[in-house]
Amino acid sequence: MDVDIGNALSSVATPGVSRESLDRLDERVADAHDRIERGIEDREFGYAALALPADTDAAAIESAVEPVADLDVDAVLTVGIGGSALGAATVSGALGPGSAGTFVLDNVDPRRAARLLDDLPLADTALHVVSRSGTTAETLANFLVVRDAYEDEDVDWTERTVVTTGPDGPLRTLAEEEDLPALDVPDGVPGRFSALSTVGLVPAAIQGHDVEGLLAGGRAGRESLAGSLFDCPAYAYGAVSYALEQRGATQQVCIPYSEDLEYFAEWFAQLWAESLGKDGLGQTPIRALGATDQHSQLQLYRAGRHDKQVTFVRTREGPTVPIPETDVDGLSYLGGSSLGDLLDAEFEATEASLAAAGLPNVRVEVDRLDAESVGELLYGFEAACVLTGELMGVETFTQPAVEWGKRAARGLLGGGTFEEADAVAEKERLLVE
Ligand SMILES: O=P(O)(O)OC[C@H]1O[C@H](O)[C@H](O)[C@@H](O)[C@@H]1O
Repeated sequence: MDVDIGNALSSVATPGVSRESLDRLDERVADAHDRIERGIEDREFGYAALALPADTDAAAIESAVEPVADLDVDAVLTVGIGGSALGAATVSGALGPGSAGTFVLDNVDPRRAARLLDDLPLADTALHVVSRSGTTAETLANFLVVRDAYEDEDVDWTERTVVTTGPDGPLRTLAEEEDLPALDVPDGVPGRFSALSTVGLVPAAIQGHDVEGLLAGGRAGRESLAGSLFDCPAYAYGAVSYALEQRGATQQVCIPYSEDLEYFAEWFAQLWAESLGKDGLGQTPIRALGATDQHSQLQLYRAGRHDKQVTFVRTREGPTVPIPETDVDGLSYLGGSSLGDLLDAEFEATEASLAAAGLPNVRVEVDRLDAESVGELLYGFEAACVLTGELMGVETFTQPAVEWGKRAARGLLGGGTFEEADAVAEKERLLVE
């Protein structure tokens, strides 16, 4: 993974970072790097995520899912939410369907759930249910609904299901009762940092993707961590994002130029928001997609407030679809070129247009979307996030604000007494009808 921070320099952009500021910041990066290395070494809570490429056992995942993979299913449905769904969706989305299509049920929108269950060939669908806590209402409710749908079609769901969860909780109990293959979520790793573990890799294993390659990419990311932002792409990204946030870039637009990375932008949004949105600080992540969103959002990014950093994520190589020759007036320039060439040109033009308008932007590139590059990309952004959290001085690995809402919802549903639920009744109203 390479990171080009040239368009974030103050010689180009406002807000921007001067070379002198970066040199000063680099001393703090060195200290943060030492802290991160200690955390990784001791497998401290959160930091343990950056040890996953070495700690995750690809063979154990592959052998646990073997009975399900042997069924030669057409689809893999992941039931989970947040960090328990987005890593798997990102990995499988980036690598393509492999031997089976990827589906995710993370919301509890009844219309979507009903439509999905109507459309899926359940007899040929594997199910991966993931919840670290084993208690998340959305996940457990969706699981019960999906299980029921299998039973309605007389399909033995127990043969097709793999569970990934913590050491105890209702999901673990259920897996034991039904004798399902059950994998452990890794210790000390928050969900949003767990893509390179059982949590993110089970669907990929069922689909026949190169799980070991994904971890090898992660290990390459681990090896690239160094005590200077000028020697480490992940830290360059994290440090520049920190510096830009300090200077007013309070929004972070993640715009991959690849449909296969659409889930990556969602995964990034959770990583950035839950990890860094603390103490009145943090960049608000915005998900976009190139080239599509050039034709909807770019106006604002280029000509709106200078409160944004734009992050381009792209591959240097990709498949190419030739554009047929035509002699239609005004279109002939497209003929003989390819959709890939067009996408590249759109990307370069957009990057240049933002720089010309002085809007800070950063380019993150990998060679291609294969297992190694995807593993490296995920690892690189996680390391960047941890570094940014260190520089900001926030508690990167907790999410108390999310837990507040979860308790309020459980209280409302009669799942216990939680004082947070009272806030719902106390809502201020100023109704206009
Ligand atoms: O894995 P689970 O315990 O079901 O949690 C799923 C998700 O729940 C919450 O919303 C947390 O904020 C997320 O970080 C977590 O990934």
